[in-house]
Amino acid sequence: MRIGIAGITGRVGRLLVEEVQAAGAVLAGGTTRTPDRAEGLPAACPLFADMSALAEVCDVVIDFTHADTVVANAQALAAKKVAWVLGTTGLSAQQNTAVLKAAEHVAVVHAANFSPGVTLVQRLARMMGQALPPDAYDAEIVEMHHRQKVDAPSGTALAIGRAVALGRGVALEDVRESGRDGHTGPRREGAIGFAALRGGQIAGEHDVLFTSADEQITLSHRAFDRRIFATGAVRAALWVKGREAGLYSMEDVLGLPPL
Ligand SMILES: NC(=O)C1=CN([C@@H]2O[C@H](COP(=O)(O)OP(=O)(O)OC[C@H]3O[C@@H](n4cnc5c(N)ncnc54)[C@H](OP(=O)(O)O)[C@@H]3O)[C@@H](O)[C@H]2O)C=CC1
Ligand SMILES: O=C(O)C1=N[C@H](C(=O)O)C[C@H](O)C1
Repeated sequence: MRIGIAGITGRVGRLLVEEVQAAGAVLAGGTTRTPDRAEGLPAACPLFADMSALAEVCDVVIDFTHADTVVANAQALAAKKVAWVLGTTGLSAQQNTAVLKAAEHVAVVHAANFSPGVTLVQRLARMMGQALPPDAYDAEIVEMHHRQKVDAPSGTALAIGRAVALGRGVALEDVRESGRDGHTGPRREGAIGFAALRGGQIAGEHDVLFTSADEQITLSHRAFDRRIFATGAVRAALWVKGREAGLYSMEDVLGLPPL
């Protein structure tokens, strides 16, 4: 099984190199715009400037890069019929549409967070959204990440928010309150709030709080090391090889029954 890594010089990309090799798969190559940053990568690993060239030598590409690459990567992988494990966050509506279009041609596993723990938190958040009435329980999501992170709120926070919204039978876009500052007025009933903190080298922390007049229930997830994302993504790559075209989630990879 030949796995390629888009964003191979990145924080997650470099861990993916180790995890692909630990899984006994072939490290087929990686993409980089800056080959001079490739120090420390295996000398035998081919480096390519773009996804089309990488796709030629792969069965599956694992992609942890930047939202700006998503449209071109989607088109390249669909054209070459190569499966895609996509971890990049901060996607616009147009970039999400490109992912869906690619999934008409190839198998795509798309997750804002490849850790098994967050996959379960999303499920629990959905169940809590369903069980706790929005006029009584205020849902707020707090996340903290390292100082280099470029998108906010995190993809995971938004995925958890979407799960709560799904449980409540509403669209997140209709109830989202992000980045409160200044004279915001009171909290809207049924709002799902987001707060994003940045600092140090925190790999990823997410809390979902449901607060009523009488009690508070909190779901917490802490990633102690970002390797958890790399091991999850490699697990997804091994799982997705040979699958039919379609959009898959980490729930599918873990084999969780539908809710
Ligand atoms: N789903 C999940 O479980 C997780 C998702 N993520 C997400 O994965 C993505 C990458 O995270 P991380 O590894 O920390 O980021 P890094 O910035 O460390 O790595 C991203 C790599 O992508 C490459 N790249 C290609 N195109 C661009 C571009 N237009 N702008 C910036 N970089 C580009 C860069 O390599 P070069 O310069 O060599 O081309 C860079 O090294 C983020 O969106 C992050 O939120 C992160 C952790 C877990
Ligand atoms: O950029 C990161 O580091 C992370 N990004 C993902 C996100 O935006 O949710 C997942 C994880 O929290 C780490």
